[in-house]
Amino acid sequence: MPSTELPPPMNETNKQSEEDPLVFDASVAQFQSHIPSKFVWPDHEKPCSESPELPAPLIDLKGFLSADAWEVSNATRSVDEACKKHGFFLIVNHGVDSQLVAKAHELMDSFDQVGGLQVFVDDKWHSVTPKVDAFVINIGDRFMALSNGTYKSCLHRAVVNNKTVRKSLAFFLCPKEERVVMLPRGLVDSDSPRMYPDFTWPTFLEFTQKHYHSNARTLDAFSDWIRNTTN
Ligand SMILES: O=C(O)CCC(=O)C(=O)O
Ligand SMILES: [Fe+2]
Repeated sequence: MPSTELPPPMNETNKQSEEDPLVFDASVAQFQSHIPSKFVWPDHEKPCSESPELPAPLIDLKGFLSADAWEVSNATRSVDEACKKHGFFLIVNHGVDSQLVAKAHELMDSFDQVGGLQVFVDDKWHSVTPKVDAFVINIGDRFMALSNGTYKSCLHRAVVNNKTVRKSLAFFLCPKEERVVMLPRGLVDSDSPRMYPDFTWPTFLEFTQKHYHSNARTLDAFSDWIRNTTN
């Protein structure tokens, strides 16, 4: 379960009704001249210039990829620690072909290292500053469910302004749609009861796109929703 307090509710949008489903439809939204209020952060949640830096470790995967036992255990421990705290870390020497990365940069019109990524940890927003050649990795809600809540999936957002263009490349690693996320049996015992039901990606997507405005307790709310809809 996320250890954080909830960020303040976003307007009244956390309580979506069937009559007013929270749907973001890009084909409609792109023609609107104003951003619908339900997508605007309330004033008290608006980004401030002074967000502390998130202590996300920079992990060098060179040794890990060389399969050196000591390096592997070092990198594994760093990833494990970061995932237990907030689920964010940066990796360098990740093995992705540097020419491929250069090509991706080239294909974005003007690609600079963009800041603006913020993560809600310990009741406040933190910044994650990009580093040259590093990928920022974060685990998501499915991984949090898969680890029975041991690894944290933290609420995050990209902060933009009306002066500078912000572009970023994001990649999502997902199992096949029909695959059910099932908790490994070894992770549940009398001290650590099961926290989330098994589920598939389309079900989670339906919840986050149509029924709920993501916040720090999305996974808990989703679990309640599944239990209520299946009972
Ligand atoms: O643009 C970024 O920095 C992060 C994007 C992201 O977290 C996402 O697309 O889920
Ligand atoms: Fe994300």
